[in-house]
Amino acid sequence: MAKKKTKTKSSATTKTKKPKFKLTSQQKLIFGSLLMILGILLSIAFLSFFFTGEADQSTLTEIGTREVVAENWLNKLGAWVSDFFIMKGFGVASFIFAGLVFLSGIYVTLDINKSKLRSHWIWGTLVAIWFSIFFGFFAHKYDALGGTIGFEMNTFLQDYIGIIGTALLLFFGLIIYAAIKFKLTGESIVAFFKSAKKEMKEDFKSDTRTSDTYVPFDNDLSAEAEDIKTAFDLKPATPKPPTTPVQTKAEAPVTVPDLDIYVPKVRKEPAEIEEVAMQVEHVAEEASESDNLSDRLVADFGQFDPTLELSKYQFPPLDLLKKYDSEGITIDQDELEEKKNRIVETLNNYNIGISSIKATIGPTVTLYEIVPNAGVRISKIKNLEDDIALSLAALGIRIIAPIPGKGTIGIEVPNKNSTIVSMRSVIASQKFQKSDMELPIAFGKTISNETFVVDLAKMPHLLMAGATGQGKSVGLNAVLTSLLYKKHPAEVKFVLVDPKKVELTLFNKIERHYLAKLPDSEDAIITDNTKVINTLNSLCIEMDNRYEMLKNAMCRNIKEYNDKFKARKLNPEEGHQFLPYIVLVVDEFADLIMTAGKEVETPIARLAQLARAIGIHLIIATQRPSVNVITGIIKANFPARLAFRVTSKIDSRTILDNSGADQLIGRGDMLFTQGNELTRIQCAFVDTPEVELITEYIGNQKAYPDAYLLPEYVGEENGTSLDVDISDRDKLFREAAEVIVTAQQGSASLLQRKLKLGYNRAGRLIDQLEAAGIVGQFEGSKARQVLVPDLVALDQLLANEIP
Ligand SMILES: Nc1ncnc2c1ncn2[C@@H]1O[C@H](COP(=O)(O)OP(=O)(O)OP(=O)(O)O)[C@@H](O)[C@H]1O
Repeated sequence: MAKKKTKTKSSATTKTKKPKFKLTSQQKLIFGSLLMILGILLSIAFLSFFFTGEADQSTLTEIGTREVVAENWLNKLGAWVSDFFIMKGFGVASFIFAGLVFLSGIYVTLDINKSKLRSHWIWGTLVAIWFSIFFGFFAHKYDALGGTIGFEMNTFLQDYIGIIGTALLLFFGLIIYAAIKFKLTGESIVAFFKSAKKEMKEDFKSDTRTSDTYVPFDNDLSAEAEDIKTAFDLKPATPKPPTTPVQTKAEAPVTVPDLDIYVPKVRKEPAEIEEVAMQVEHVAEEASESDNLSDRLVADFGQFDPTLELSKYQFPPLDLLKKYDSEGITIDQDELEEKKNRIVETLNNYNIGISSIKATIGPTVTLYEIVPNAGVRISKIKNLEDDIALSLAALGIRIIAPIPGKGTIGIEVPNKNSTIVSMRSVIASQKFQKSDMELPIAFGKTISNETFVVDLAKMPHLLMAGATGQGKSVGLNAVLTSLLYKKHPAEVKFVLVDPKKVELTLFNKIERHYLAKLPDSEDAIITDNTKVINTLNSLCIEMDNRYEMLKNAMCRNIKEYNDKFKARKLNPEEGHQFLPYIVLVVDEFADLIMTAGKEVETPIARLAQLARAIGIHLIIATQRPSVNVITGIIKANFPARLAFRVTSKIDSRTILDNSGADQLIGRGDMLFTQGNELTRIQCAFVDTPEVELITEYIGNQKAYPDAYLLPEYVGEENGTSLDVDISDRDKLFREAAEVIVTAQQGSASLLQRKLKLGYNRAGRLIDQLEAAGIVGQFEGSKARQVLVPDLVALDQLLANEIP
């Protein structure tokens, strides 16, 4: 069954990609010239037919015999083909087909728009049929003119509509052709005749006029006939008219009628311009000019496909996710009625009348929407939260007063029997499957039982908080599972930080598919807090690099950049590459802040502020949403927050800027906000065995040679300032040296633990110990070698040092 599903899934994914049959430029040249030659050969054979056709009649039946020689210029094959096309086919009109084949060759060679070629073929065939029917009239004299088709069709038509009908039908065909091909209209025909008539008239006039009397006036006035006319109209006594008779006295009376002839000539002009405007047509040709390198590359190789390296990768099938018995909402009418009565009663006790009440049943809670009587203060109801909880004997009552955009007051009451929202149901939902989001996440179901899908790329970072055991880890798994079901390994990479060491280990199996890591680290999942700093700083470098790439490509965000890269507009030789999204997941952020403090806060804040455009998104989870963990700067950059149940109202305010998370009922019940209103969601449940199956399924498939490598970050641990002055040594230098020598292990984290130091100070101490020759050089992920065997030797070494 599982296999079956896999197949359907894969076929679904392949279906979306259209199979492309594309010729390379060389193949186009070869195929195109073949067609051109074929066109020429056909023309030669057809032409030859008119001279040799009769003589070749006898050879047609013996085409298979080698000895027989035909007279056609292309011998037997030419004789046969031309007989087939001309005698048995369309007659003289067969030349059109030879021309079309030749034209097709040109189109293929030069890669010109194929739709035009199609139209040439359609029109060419119609014209050939028209001509063969037309020549069919003369079949009794020259049967080769119209061919068998022309003759048969002509006689067929004549049998039904007679010779006149057939001729008119052909004429009608001619009109259709002219109307469509040459955009002929009734007006244009009339205009044509009018202008022809006009010209004839004018020619006639100019011929009758004596040229020497007319020319001087024409020269004077033709430049601006209109101006002159108005000048005459407005000022008949202007000095001009008297001057004309002075110049040419005899001709003066002729001028007035002449002007009248000119005016309509000027008016005629727009009608002529209209006719010309009909012919604007060949603009499409310009496309070949913009035929730049990227277009040609796309035409030859198609768009760049980032998934090509793992083209056989199969997305995990739905069957790997479990179905639960307690899925699906059951309506307990008695429970609903009872709770409604209690709410109405309690409110009545406080003199709050209700005009209507409505219930919406969700997976874990039911929302009762009430409309209070006029004049009731909303704050009064809000204050009754605890009283209603008491009367319903239920935990986790939440009052939303008023429900934004609805004009009602909501009271959320937990159901007696909550239903599990399975990961399977949300992943299978159309909303998720059909979403075209960049990084879709199916969190679970809302109170109205709708699947809740959001785009991580739009959030752009997510802060998660919740007391222990309330469903944080399940929530994180739901996020990662959603992405695994929707994104190809080439499109997204995870950086996982898991100080608890057990929550995210399952994802180790997909290291070479989906994880990113530092070049020198062995494990992709970071469990050591000290390494987090390097990773975060490395991500900052990656961010800066990506910004540089975006700048060079003149793109504003990763989507534009990747689209441009796919369209082959960016040259990989100039350092451009397809950029996958990077999702950084940090579990137990509080623990990280405790051990590394400012050192992690700064890169996290930088990433949170700047990384959205270049596709690095942060998901940070913490048990303790106190203000020293979720500082102002972090809060400001995480508009999307997700709260599972927390223990106090203060915690709820810290995470959501609102109370409510303390009223949740746990087990995946959560509140989500993206900066505006809160949405109550039941988180989808994905159990560890399910995650294991998914990661195993992916892990067993062909992978990249290594995890996605982040840029190298040379941290302070690598000790660059070795010439540390003895007088500048840390106060704890000697103690540190003793710790290292006793443990025979040169690591900064050991010093951190034993001497309760911050990471920076421990790193500096290690540098000083290296300078003093107590520990060896930095060796990547391995601890440094200790060069002093015991405390006695250490004493000696330090005593011999020159102050
Ligand atoms: N969405 C859910 N639906 C049903 N049950 C859930 C859901 N989420 C969590 N649970 C239940 O709550 C238990 C604890 O969840 P989870 O391990 O995610 O808590 P947590 O907040 O990560 O705790 P910790 O911080 O201690 O790791 C789960 O084992 C499961 O039984």
